[in-house]
Amino acid sequence: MPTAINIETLTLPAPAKLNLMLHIVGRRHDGYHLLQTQFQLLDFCDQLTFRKSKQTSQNPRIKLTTQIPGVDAADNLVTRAAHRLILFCREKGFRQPLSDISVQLDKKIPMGGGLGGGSSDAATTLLGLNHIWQLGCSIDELAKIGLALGADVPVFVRGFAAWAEGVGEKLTPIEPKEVCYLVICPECHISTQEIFCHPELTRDTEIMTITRALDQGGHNDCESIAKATYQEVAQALDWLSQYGKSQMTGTGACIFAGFNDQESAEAVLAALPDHWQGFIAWGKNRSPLHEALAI
Ligand SMILES: C[C@](O)(CO)[C@H](O)COP(=O)(O)OP(=O)(O)OC[C@H]1O[C@@H](n2ccc(N)nc2=O)[C@H](O)[C@@H]1O
Ligand SMILES: Nc1ncnc2c1ncn2[C@@H]1O[C@H](COP(=O)(O)OP(=O)(O)OP(=O)(O)O)[C@@H](O)[C@H]1O
Repeated sequence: MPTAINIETLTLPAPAKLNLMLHIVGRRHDGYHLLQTQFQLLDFCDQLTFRKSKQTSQNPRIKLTTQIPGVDAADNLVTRAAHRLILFCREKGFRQPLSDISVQLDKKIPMGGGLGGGSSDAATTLLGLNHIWQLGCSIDELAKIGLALGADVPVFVRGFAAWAEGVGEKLTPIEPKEVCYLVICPECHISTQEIFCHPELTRDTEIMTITRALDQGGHNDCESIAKATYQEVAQALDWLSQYGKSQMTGTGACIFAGFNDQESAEAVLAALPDHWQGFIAWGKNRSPLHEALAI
C-alpha cells in the first residue's frame, strides 16, 4: 500500500456494477426490500481526484469541484460519504485535525441506470479519505457507514463480486466468469424508489440457496415493471436478445449481455441503433478501486 502521509493528490476509480440476477424475496418493516442478487463489478469507472489542502481543522471542509446536473453538491453522495466518515471518526474518539479536501468527480457511469455509480462514488470517497487521512477505519466499519448511505454501497466498499442477501449488505464472495459485456443505456433514467414502490412488483420470489443460484442463475424481478413503464427498456431488451441473453441491471434502465471476447461485443455495439448509448466493459471479480489501493 502506498504511504499516505505524503499524499497531496490521490486519483481513484469508482467502478460500475451489474446485477447478474435480482430476486425480491420479501420486505422489511421499514419498507426496504429483501433481495437475493449476484453482483459483478465492471472495469468501467467514474474517477475521483482528492486534493489535500494545507488547512487543517476538527471540522474539515469538503469541496466538490464538479457539479452534477440536478444534484446539489451537499446532496452528492461524495459529500455525504465524507461527512458521515468525519462524524464516525469523531464519535470513535479520533481527535486529530484533518486537512480540508477538494474532490474532482469525473462522471462516466450513467445516472439512474442501475449501474450503482452514486453508491460507488460514495465507497471510493470512504476508502480514499480513510487512506489520505490515515484514519485506520476497517473495511467492516466503512461498509457499515456505507450502508447508511445506500444499500449498494457495501459491495463497492468490500470490492469483490458477491452473492448478496438482506437489503444487499450480506455479502459472500463469488467468482462469476469475467466476460466482456455490452451495456446499453436507453434514453430514460429510472429512480430506484419508483420501481420499489410499484404496486405490481413481485416481492415473493422463492428463496434460493447460493449453490442453486450459482448453478442455475436467475432473473430480475424489476425487469417486467421497468419494461411495462418504459418502452425504451422493452425495446432495448428485445433488440439485444437477437445477440445473446439480454438482462436488465438493478432497477434499470441499463441492460446488458455478456460475450466471450471483446470483438463480438464490439460488433454488436457497432450495430446499436443511433438513439441508444452503449459501452463495452469487462466483468471484474476484484474491484479496480481495491487494485489501485493495493488492498
Ligand atoms: C436495486 C439495487 O441497485 C440492487 O443492487 C439496490 O438494491 C438499490 O440500492 P441503492 O440504489 O443503494 O438504494 P438506496 O439508495 O438504499 O434506496 C433507494 C430507495 O429504494 C428503495 N429500496 C432500496 C433498496 C432495497 N433493498 N429496498 C428498497 O426498497 C427504498 O425505497 C429507498 O428509499
Ligand atoms: N455522485 C453521484 N453520482 C450519481 N448520482 C448521485 C451522486 N450523488 C447523488 N446522486 C443521486 O443518486 C441518484 C442515483 O444515482 P445512481 O447513478 O447511483 O443510480 P443507479 O445507477 O440507478 O443506482 P442503483 O443501481 O444503486 O439503483 C441520482 O439520480 C442522483 O440524484
